Amino acid sequence: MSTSSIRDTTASSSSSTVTSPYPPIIKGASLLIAYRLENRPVLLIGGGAVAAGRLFFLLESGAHVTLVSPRSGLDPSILYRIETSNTSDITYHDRYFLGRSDPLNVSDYAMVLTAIDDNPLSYEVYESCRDERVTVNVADVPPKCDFYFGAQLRQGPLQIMISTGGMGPKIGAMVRDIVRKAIPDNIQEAIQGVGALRTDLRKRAPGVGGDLGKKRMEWMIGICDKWGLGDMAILSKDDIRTKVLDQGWDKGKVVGPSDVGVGGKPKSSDGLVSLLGGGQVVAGASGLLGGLAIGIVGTLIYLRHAR
Ligand SMILES: C[C@@]1(CC(=O)O)c2cc3[nH]c(cc4nc(cc5[nH]c(cc(n2)[C@H]1CCC(=O)O)[C@@](C)(CC(=O)O)[C@@H]5CCC(=O)O)C(CC(=O)O)=C4CCC(=O)O)c(CCC(=O)O)c3CC(=O)O
Ligand SMILES: NC(=O)C1=CN([C@@H]2O[C@H](COP(=O)(O)OP(=O)(O)OC[C@H]3O[C@@H](n4cnc5c(N)ncnc54)[C@H](O)[C@@H]3O)[C@@H](O)[C@H]2O)C=CC1
Repeated sequence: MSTSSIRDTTASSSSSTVTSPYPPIIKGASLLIAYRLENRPVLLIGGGAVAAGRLFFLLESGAHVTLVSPRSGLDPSILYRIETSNTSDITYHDRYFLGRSDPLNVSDYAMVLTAIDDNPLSYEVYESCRDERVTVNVADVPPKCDFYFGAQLRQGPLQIMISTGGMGPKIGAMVRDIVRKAIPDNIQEAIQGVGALRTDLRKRAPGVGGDLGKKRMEWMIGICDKWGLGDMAILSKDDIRTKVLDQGWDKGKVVGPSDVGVGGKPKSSDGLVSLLGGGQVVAGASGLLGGLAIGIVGTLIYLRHAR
């Protein structure tokens, strides 16, 4: 991965006077990762607007959510989810959470989230999670968060999260709206096309790692560059993928759309890339501003502290 693909060069050059082939380490960032929560138990405390956002994203990630909040204060979308979701997806307790004396124990959960209007209780939950080494987000106390949520955007398999490191969450949402407009319409199909090609390729050239793994990766990189986001959706078609593998992989060549008789759209490295300043869209960070980070790919967690 090149230096410029990791971090915006304007941001890094201003904070380092030493010339180095490697990016300088600028601390204060969070670790942007795509956290997998499928079938894992998560405790969500609170039932207002903030909890409603949390619940939506947790359900999309496939977590089993235990929600504790009195029915009287529930956001309408939460009521709707409780009534319509599978009982294994949401276990609902119509009551206040009692902190350390609560019958539910934070140590039984992979993650705990509080979104309550009770600051002292939020601290208590945080402390008990710390004691039990359970990852926690406390919506009203950023310094007590192991991770932050961010402004999110999801189009099928594409997932984007934007954070300002806690400084200006509304700005994150505004940047998200700019990014949304810059994403090509057929991005979902493009990802699905490439995903299908990767699967077919692995059937044709199975195995993990080694020289074959390197060869597969180099070939896939060449294919992505050659097809561009504008044409990749065509790879969803079975017959096209077969041609690409027969005429390309099997013969040690990187073939483009015209080689297999399709395409025609101008190759687009797309608006998103130009928006970000040139070829820097990766599952990582792009320091447009001091605290701004954009993570592309997976499920929304932004880890604050290593233990
Ligand atoms: C640290 C963090 C912890 C966390 O929640 O994980 C946090 C903390 C706090 N937010 C507060 C307020 C607001 N938050 C929003 C909106 C969002 N807040 C989100 C994330 C985060 N908020 C994390 C940092 C993210 C980052 O680094 O960028 C978003 C991105 C994602 C989400 O929450 O799902 C979501 C937009 C999603 C979308 O629109 O899609 C708005 C605007 C609005 O509601 O329209 C306001 C009012 C305007 C304002 O205050 O700026 C307050 C109360 C401050 C006070 O009392 O004055 C605190 C506590 C504090 O700062 O002390
Ligand atoms: N991180 C973020 O994005 C934002 C965070 N906040 C902060 O997050 C907190 C929650 O915000 P909102 O959802 O807007 O608040 P809200 O007041 O709409 O909802 C609070 C919810 O918590 C429930 N609750 C209170 N005590 C409880 C307890 N002991 N156990 C279980 N449930 C309990 C209430 O019944 C209600 O459903 C606030 O402290 C606010 O300052 C606010 C806006 C954005």
